[in-house]
Amino acid sequence: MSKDQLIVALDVDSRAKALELVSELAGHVGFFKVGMELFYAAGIGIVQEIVAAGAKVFLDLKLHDIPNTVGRAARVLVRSGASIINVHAAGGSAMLQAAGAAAREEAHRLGMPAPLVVAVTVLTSIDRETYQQEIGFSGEIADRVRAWALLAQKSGLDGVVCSPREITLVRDACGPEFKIITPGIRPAGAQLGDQRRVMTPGEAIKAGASHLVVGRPVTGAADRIAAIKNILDEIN
Ligand SMILES: O=c1ccn([C@@H]2O[C@H](COP(=O)(O)O)[C@@H](O)[C@H]2O)c(=O)[nH]1
Repeated sequence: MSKDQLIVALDVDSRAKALELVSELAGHVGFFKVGMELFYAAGIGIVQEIVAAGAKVFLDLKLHDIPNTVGRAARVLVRSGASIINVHAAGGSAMLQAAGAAAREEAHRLGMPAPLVVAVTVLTSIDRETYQQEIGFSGEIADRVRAWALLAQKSGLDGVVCSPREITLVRDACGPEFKIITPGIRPAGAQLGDQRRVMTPGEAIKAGASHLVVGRPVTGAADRIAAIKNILDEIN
């Protein structure tokens, strides 16, 4: 497993806390995730700062709006220097295409590498009961994830975010080059919290994940470096 395959989620509410985590963990992990909490607290500048510090950023804002709005927002996010940005698969092909095209065009215009644009499928916090009875979807989560992964691929996107439970079916449906980014990673014995469809880091890599996203099992650990080493040991 390469250093870039493990992405640590910086789910904190200030620039200072985020940069403290980056400087503590940077020697052990090369990729960080900026999600809604940190982005709303610190703005796009935090992405630029982490990139300037030499790390990669997955900017996890899950864009979901009409195609024009998502395309325009994607252009702005590309300017942050993030290596991965994402949109909701539920927005449909026009929205997915708009995001991918805008990201590629803006990166080309700026002479920088285009970020991977990936589609979020069914959140890892959702179980079968919530999916069917509360949200009102029929059928199985696995079938929806497969369908959205194929839609994302057909729309020109680079991959998906899904739970580790769906890695194998997405890999089979979309092939070896398609990126599969999986949160819902829990080392053996770790608390689930709100996650429902989980696997251990070793299981997820074995199943074919491109990247693992891990938050609380690392950032909430008493010894964060040891937590990262344990994850890498389990995988290797
Ligand atoms: O389906 C999804 C999509 C995104 N996430 C994000 O990943 C991390 C997971 O953090 P943990 O602390 O390891 O649970 C978090 O930032 C989520 O917003 C997800 O969990 N599931």
